[in-house]
Amino acid sequence: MSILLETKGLTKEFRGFVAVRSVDLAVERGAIHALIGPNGAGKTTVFNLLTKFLKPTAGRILYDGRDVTSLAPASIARLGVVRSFQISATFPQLTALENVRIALAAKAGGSFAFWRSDKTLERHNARALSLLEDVNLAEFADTRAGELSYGRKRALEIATTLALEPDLLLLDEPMAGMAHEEIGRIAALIKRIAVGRTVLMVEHNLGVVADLCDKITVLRSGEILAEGDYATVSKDPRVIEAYMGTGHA
Ligand SMILES: Nc1ncnc2c1ncn2[C@@H]1O[C@H](COP(=O)(O)OP(=O)(O)OP(=O)(O)O)[C@@H](O)[C@H]1O
Repeated sequence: MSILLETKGLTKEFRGFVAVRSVDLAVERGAIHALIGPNGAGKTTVFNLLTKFLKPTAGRILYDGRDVTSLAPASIARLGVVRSFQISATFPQLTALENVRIALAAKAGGSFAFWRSDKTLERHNARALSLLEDVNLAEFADTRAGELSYGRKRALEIATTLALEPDLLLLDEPMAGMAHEEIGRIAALIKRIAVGRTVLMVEHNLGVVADLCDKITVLRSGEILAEGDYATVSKDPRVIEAYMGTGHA
């Protein structure tokens, strides 16, 4: 497998406080890779650096072999790096289908007035429905987003993210706030949509990524503590210690 995304010595300081320290991350093409760690480990900061919301204090980011360290957020998104929450502002008054159609129309380009027109939106009906099928929401196509259950809202966010055709899909705690049964469902969904793409997800809990991820990077205090598959990482005494008492291992 080749490496799609790589960071070298990635570091972020906030007024002298080092939130991310010299992180070397390598995300393989086609993999589902999790970045996990306890509160304050630096996971969100790494995501913000990758999507260019933050500028690194030091280090480099390579995407598909290209140095993207100084690219703007819009440029990295155009290269196919899409973060779920960036478009997760689904419109609660619109139906699930309408939400996905808007994402498709936005991806296709043109002005806001143009892609809001009925004619443009109808062109996207078939694709929107197929994306809803991908996330098991076809039967809720005509339900308003605001009326969907929490888990289904997250699935809709994923559908609208997929409309942007990401090569690298960044998922920010996709299982957060979910009940146990929903976690299994969303994990199965992530597995299915990961076919033909690369997924990097931030997760708080190690347990929920056990059957899902090919590789896990554990962060603590801004540094990589351990890395490997679930079997390796979950047995690592440093990881057990980092999670001890938090109830999240
Ligand atoms: N803009 C900022 N200014 C100052 N400190 C910050 C800023 N953003 C994050 N930090 C600090 O950096 C550290 C890492 O935060 P970050 O949000 O990346 O951790 P996290 O692993 O995502 O945690 P959580 O699971 O709680 O979301 C924390 O100590 C946080 O207080």
